[in-house]
Amino acid sequence: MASSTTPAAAVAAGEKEIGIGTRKSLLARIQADMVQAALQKAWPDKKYAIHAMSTMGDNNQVTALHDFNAKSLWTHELEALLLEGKLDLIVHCLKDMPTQLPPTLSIAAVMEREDPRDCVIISAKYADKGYTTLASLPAGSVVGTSSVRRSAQIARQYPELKFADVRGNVGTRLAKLDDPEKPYTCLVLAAAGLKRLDLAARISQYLESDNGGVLHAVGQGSLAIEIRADDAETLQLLAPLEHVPSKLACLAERSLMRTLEGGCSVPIGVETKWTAEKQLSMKYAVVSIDGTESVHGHIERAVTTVEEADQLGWDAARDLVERGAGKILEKINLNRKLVDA
Ligand SMILES: NCc1[nH]cc(CCC(=O)O)c1CC(=O)O
Repeated sequence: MASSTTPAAAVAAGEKEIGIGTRKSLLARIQADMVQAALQKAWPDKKYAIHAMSTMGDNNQVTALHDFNAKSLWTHELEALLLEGKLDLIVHCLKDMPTQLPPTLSIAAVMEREDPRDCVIISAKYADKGYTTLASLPAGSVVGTSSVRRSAQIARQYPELKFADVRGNVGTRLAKLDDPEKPYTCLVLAAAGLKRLDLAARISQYLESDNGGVLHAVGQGSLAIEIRADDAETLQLLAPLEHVPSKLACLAERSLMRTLEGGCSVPIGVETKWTAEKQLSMKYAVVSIDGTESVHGHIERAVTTVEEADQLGWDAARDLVERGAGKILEKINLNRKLVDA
């Protein structure tokens, strides 16, 4: 475990540092720095220390991911340290968190959401030829993604495209994209990660319901801060970091996911937007792996409370199931692989 700051003076003075846990990737470090900066702004007199550690998911790039519970892969070791009191909070991409936490842990704050969309990055070779969008790519072009949600939705719109797995953190994936030995024509990644890494210049298309027909992952673009459920002190420290519209939109998305999944992650696409003050619009879709079958829906209504956000997600799940999503999900569960890498 490496500490980025060693505020020796504070330790000498007997003042307790607030331990911020994160993963070791550059993106994870940047996100932890953002949280530390926000805390420092809210509570300038407190001392903070970031502890970055590699997780089972980072260490194991080879083993088939369906052998693990895909979500807890990224969180297990950090949560153990949190529960032991060696950390006070963990910074997560909300997208990577399971929809149900153990009763000893809780999400203390959801911060203001970065761009939730997926986006297309074209390999240097194809970018030079002027290709910018999925629609423009020649038949047989290879989209690098390990996410069933992404490949299924893209296959539905662009059946002539092919797909290849690509693993590793964002930097590793971009290096593979530009490696002439590798097959990728483009990658599809979360815009949020690229923007935080200051790599937005590489984005050539933002995918949306009306641009490429791709809905984003549940929670994508949001940072969530996890604490011990009984830690009232840290909960209070994090209150200024909470962004209520982001939290409510993400809770609605996670309620949809939780209602549908029955313990497993399922490839659901969503697109939530605040259309007017306190009006939440949510589009949602479940698509079969090969893109040939899909069920889509849309709900828009006033949401001002956590209960209303949960209810919206629950109603969206019921709508999907009533219109046949269960049959698609059953087939996916028989052929399970990583849903959102
Ligand atoms: N599965 C990895 C992961 N988890 C969160 C993000 C993006 C950042 C975010 O959603 O906040 C990414 C990378 C990606 O999907 O491109």
